[in-house]
Amino acid sequence: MKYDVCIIGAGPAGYAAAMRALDLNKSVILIEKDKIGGAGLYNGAISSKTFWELAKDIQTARKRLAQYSPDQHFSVTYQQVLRQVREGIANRRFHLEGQIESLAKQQTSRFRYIKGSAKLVSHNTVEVSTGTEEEIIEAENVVIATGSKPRKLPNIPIDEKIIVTSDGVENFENFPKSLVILGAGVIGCEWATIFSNFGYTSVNIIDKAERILPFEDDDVTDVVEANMKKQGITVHKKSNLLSMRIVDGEVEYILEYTDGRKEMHRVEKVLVSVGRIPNTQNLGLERVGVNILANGQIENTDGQTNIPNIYVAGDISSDVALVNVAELEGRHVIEKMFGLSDSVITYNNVSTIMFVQPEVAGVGMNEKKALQNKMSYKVVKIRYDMIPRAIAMRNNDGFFKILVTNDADMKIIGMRAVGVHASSAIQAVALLISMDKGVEELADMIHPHPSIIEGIQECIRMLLGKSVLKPEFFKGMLSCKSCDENGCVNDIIYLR
Ligand SMILES: Cc1cc2nc3c(=O)[nH]c(=O)nc-3n(C[C@H](O)[C@H](O)[C@H](O)COP(=O)(O)OP(=O)(O)OC[C@H]3O[C@@H](n4cnc5c(N)ncnc54)[C@H](O)[C@@H]3O)c2cc1C
Ligand SMILES: NC(=O)c1ccc[n+]([C@@H]2O[C@H](COP(=O)([O-])OP(=O)(O)OC[C@H]3O[C@@H](n4cnc5c(N)ncnc54)[C@H](O)[C@@H]3O)[C@@H](O)[C@H]2O)c1
Repeated sequence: MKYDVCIIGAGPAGYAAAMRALDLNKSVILIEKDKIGGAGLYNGAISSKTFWELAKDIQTARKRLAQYSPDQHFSVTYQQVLRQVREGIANRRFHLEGQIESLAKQQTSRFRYIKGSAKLVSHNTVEVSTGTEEEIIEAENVVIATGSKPRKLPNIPIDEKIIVTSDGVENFENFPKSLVILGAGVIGCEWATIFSNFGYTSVNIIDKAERILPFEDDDVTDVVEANMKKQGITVHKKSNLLSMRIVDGEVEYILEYTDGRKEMHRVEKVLVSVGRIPNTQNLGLERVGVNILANGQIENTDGQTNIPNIYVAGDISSDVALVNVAELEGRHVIEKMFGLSDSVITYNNVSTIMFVQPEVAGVGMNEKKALQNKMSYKVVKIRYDMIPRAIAMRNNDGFFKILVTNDADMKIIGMRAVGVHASSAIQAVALLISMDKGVEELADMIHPHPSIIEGIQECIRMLLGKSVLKPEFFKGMLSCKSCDENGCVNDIIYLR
């Protein structure tokens, strides 16, 4: 049988693509070499977020206990944490695998799942190896959704036991007493937060860049870094790792500082988180003539490769590596393939959350990006101290920042939320960006009180010159500014 579409990889991108193709009554074969769910579930999004939630619970419980019963203490082991992480994953795994099993039973002629490793042999044929057998699959179209893997550095002996990547964190037997994290991007900062919140590990984080989370705005990273320091995490920026080796079951490394000073350190474990690279190896891409770019990514236009019936989706296809984007791309390439969509995916309203402390949520552009693009914009900001709900929660560490076009329309171009409930707060703004709307819609809505989202409303009202509290009287807490194409900033003053 010749399938309408063969999908290689059953992570978020491949799984979503398969389901969308079935919605359209197409015949589908889905091939996965390891586990259904990919990094969306294992050693990735859901597993790390379960760790993050558990660590946050432990930290909060300890704080409350210290407040009300300072003589009581409790402890937790890494194995207990791992058990809970695996229980959480098992639930989601049950949904994803259960659905595949049911579909395979119900629609034997239209859907097939194979556990095996796939590679292209021609534009329309894929070879699947299950380890014991090889099978040739024929398909009109192919979607490559093989995801990404941790980038490794040549001088670092990663063994996934003592020196690990995010794939090996679950191999630790106990909480390490000391952990060095190489790379202060999203993965590094999230794991630094997790291990320090559990409270058993002394965490150091090293990056060659000048700032942690180097792609984010400085006011955002200032809050995150200040919290890291409060938590006892040591941050080494602009640091050069000269060498790293395993000695007697521990790790010795030499750091060179900006002033030329060199220091040798010894730690129990190391996590290397210096980015991810696309899984393009052993896919037969060169043989069938799919173009690969110098950065290792597959050349594609809106998901379609230079071979018209071969598509890509998810981490393999672009440098935006997120579950929501992978699913979006998976569905999009199917709709495009079968003529349901002639629009191109836009990434300007993709929402993200960084699970650090406090959580950081974003949608659209930040100021760094707007300045890089030489845009003129207005930017309005409110600190959590000014939001009644944050005051009630006694958790006023953070802010909202909204960027709009510097014209009468004031179209929203981006937002950053740093603090409790940040992730839920950005949704309204994400919707306005996707609808290409200005800010007025949000100004006159009636929000429940007290709620964090009232802070966003107050920002919008500041832009319209009708806020309850005026920025000119709360310097450092509220601000409303305009910024021209050259980065020149001026306060906007309404009340004179
Ligand atoms: C530690 C960590 C935390 C993360 N946290 C978040 C988060 O909080 N939020 C978020 O949005 N994103 C997060 N991400 C990113 C997210 O996990 C990825 O963007 C997403 O999983 C990409 O989906 P994908 O389907 O493209 O690839 P993957 O999830 O990598 O899936 C690809 C699948 O293809 C299979 N495969 C590979 N080669 C073959 C082959 N030859 N034959 C058959 N099968 C093959 C693989 O086994 C895998 O199952 C995180 C990632 C990591 C590593
Ligand atoms: N919450 C989320 O949405 C979430 C969570 C985790 C991962 N992710 C996705 O996974 C992707 C990969 O994450 P990541 O943290 O590995 O990559 P990243 O690109 O975010 O960060 C890599 C960091 O490593 C540093 N670095 C690179 N080479 C180095 C070297 N030789 N020495 C020291 N530092 C070095 C960089 O300066 C950078 O700060 C992210 O881009 C993101 O899309 C998302």
